[in-house]
Amino acid sequence: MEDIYSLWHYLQERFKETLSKVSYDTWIDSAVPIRLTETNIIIEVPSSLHKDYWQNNLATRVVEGTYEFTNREVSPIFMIKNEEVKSPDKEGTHLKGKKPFKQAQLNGKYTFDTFVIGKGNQMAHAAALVVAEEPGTIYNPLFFYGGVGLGKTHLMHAIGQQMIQLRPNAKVKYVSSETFANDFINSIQNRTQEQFRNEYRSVDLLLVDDIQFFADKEGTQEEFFHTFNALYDERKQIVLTSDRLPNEIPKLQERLVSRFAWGLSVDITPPDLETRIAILRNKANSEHLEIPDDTLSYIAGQIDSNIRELEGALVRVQAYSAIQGRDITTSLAADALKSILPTDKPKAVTIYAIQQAVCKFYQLTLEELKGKKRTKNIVVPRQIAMYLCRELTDSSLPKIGQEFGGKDHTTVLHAYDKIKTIIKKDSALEHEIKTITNNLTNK
Ligand SMILES: Nc1ncnc2c1ncn2[C@@H]1O[C@H](COP(=O)(O)OP(=O)(O)OP(=O)(O)O)[C@@H](O)[C@H]1O
Repeated sequence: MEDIYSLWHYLQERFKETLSKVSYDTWIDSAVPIRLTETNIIIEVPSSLHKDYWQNNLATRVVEGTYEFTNREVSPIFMIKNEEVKSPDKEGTHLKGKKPFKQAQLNGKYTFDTFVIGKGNQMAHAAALVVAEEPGTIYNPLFFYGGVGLGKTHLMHAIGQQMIQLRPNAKVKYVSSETFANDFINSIQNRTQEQFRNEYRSVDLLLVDDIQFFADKEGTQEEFFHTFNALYDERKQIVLTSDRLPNEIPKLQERLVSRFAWGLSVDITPPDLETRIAILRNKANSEHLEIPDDTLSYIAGQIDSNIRELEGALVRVQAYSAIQGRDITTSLAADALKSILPTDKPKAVTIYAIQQAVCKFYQLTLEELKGKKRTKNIVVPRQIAMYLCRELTDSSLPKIGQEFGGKDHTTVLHAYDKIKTIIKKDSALEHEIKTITNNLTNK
């Protein structure tokens, strides 16, 4: 069979003749040939956007070019690049005769080198570095909390990779809280609990992402409590992330909340404009994109709360420029982002949306929220929901009352006044309400 690299070289030359430089750099340079079989050529591309483009615009030329080169008809398969790289540690894969649990999956792109430091994440970055260099001693556990897409996962992976670099034999495990829960449940079903425990309790660094999803999972919390203790007693490092502080996670056992507070909790807040520009510049450089400074500032000025979306905007601008065959300028960026940027009109928030958001945050059902039960864990969220309805919608007090299971308007007014008074003194509650409001208005 022909050598795929010679074929790829042939295809590249063919594309060079027909595509503009920016198109070539965007689509062809980022693709990697993986395998040539009797019937297929497998090509790896970096994102779903690239895959669509290849399928719609370039696939036929791959078929033609391959035919010219090999005299065979093959159909192309485009695979999205799996960004995850395995940690060098392989110990767990040799457990005798037993199916191993998933090993540390660290994203090679999420390192300290690629992390831009700014006001909102300075402290988190510093703590992460300390933990990578001095695991298990100073800040244990290290707990990152903050909004969506602000770099918590990135820092976790960076810690893992830095630790492996400093101590190549270190055993690092990164999991989402859902993976932990699933591994645990599977271990019960398959009667492999001992293996599960060995796997989780023998690591030097355990990274668990998004532990707010432990809420409501009693059994998993129980198991995690023991995992935590075993690691902590052995002075192994534990790093956790969540979208909020441990004591704000509903139904998280008190003993876990108190253990999480043993170490250091650091929040990550949205980046300021300078940091956002620096993140974009870094990203543009690593993708070898030429983008004028004023265009980077323009993009960074449009998206201010979520770095994942900021990166998405850059990919969009890049693709738009390639499709249009135009250089990246501010006006091109404005065209490219038109459809994803919020319009000036504020998004209408409805009573129903508020009820949903409050239920989600406090892990209640809609029936409980709208019902008559007067236990504290329901009454306060109910009053918060009523407060938010008054603050964020134009609805009248009777209308709000009606939407809460037919309550009187004086009940709504009482709830509103009560919450308004409490938040002046109770900053934790104020923070919770802010988080719910952000969830409602940012998405
Ligand atoms: N300071 C930074 N420098 C460079 N890139 C960053 C930075 N912060 C975040 N990013 C990038 O933004 C994207 C989102 O970050 P990440 O996935 O770590 O967010 P997160 O806080 O874990 O979000 P979630 O709550 O959704 O899990 C990633 O691609 C990450 O590399």
